[in-house]
Amino acid sequence: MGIRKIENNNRSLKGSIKVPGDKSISHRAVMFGSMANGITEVTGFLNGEDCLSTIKCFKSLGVEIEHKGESLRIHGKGLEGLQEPLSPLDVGNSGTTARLLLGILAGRPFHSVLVGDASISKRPMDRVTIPLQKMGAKIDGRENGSLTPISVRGGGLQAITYDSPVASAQVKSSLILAALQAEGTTTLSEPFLSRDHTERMLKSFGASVSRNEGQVIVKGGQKLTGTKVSVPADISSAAFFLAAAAITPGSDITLTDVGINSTRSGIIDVLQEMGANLAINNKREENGEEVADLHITSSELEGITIEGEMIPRLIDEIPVIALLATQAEGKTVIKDAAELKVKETNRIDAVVTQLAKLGASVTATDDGMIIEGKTKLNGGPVTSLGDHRIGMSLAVAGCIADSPVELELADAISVSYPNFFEDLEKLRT
Ligand SMILES: O=C(O)C1=C[C@@H](OP(=O)(O)O)[C@@H](O)[C@H](O)C1
Ligand SMILES: C=C(OP(=O)(O)O)C(=O)O
Repeated sequence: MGIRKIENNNRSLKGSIKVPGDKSISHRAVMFGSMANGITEVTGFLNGEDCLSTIKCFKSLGVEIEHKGESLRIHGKGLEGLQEPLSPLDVGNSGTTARLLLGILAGRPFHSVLVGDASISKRPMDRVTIPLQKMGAKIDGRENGSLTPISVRGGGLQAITYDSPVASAQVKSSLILAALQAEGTTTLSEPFLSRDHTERMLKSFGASVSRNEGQVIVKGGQKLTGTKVSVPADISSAAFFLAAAAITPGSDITLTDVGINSTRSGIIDVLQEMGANLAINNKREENGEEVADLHITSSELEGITIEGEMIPRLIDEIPVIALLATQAEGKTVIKDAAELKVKETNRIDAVVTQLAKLGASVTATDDGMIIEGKTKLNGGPVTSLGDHRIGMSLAVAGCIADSPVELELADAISVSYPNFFEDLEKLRT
């Protein structure tokens, strides 16, 4: 794909689509199905590069996984069925794979090595390796076990009480997966509630994780049993089209079957607070996750402040929210989002440098950014910097820019949304 040109041509977005399956839920379905006893059937699986990395890792651990289109059949043989891998486990670009897998490997009585791409090799793993070491896992890696490649010799874990300094579902999930294999009861807490797909999905695999005033409590020694998982459409992918429709005149679209779990739905709240005409229709529950159809039309937007407990509810949507803010009247302030610095790229720098090239007024702060609107955007060369969410945000900018946006490193988008450009074309009339 390389460079991709996105032209405005006064096209609006119209019609209805279902975006691909949720990335967080797809990863977990493969992992829990591989840890479980019996067959797990997954439908609506996301065929993004990140989730394919997860499948590859579990195949290397000896799990039989049949994969046809968006369906998986996982032949779980329980935790004891996981085998020592013969070569390093490659997580590619996926932080979720790396951190959750470390939690699983910490409990397994064998040696394994985890590697990833250039972006992964810069992302902090000590947020999980430190508490996993406290539980008794033998872990080493670059910089005292904080960077990949990381080696693990697991087993013999003891429960801990751990207060995570970051609101991170990857940290919480990694420790829950280790705690299931530990002796005793583990208690976890985090500064704000992060996405809770792990807690919800474990229930359908027959494990109980309880919550008490913000603490997650996990009893060791629980076994998982294979089940059926239907993956909702990914709200983080839907966000790009919600934003595109909101800022492109004459737009009117529906995105169906979107997962709207309240720990993920910050983008809906933010769009509504900014003044977008966004309706949530046909709300229902499927597989322990809330799902709905989202209808949005082009809207007059106003700047707002986004901070605190809202941040983990929309952390991956901040790049596209920054773009939305360039089209809103007044100032948008994003605070408490220093976590953006340790994603696939430093997303504060990435957003500021790339949107500035298009004529936006965006200033970086220590823990977020300030965007002044409303600005006309121009086209020209920009780059995803190898980060899928930066790439898709810039592609959406191309829908409203005065001249074509030429997006370099556009292929990074396949990490979470391989058919993004096809779906964007389908919606643009
Ligand atoms: O648990 C998950 O599936 C994810 C958690 C978030 O990361 P953190 O846990 O680092 O906040 C998010 O940014 C990532 O895209 C997926
Ligand atoms: C941060 C992301 O993913 P991960 O941490 O799994 O690489 C993302 O998808 O935006």
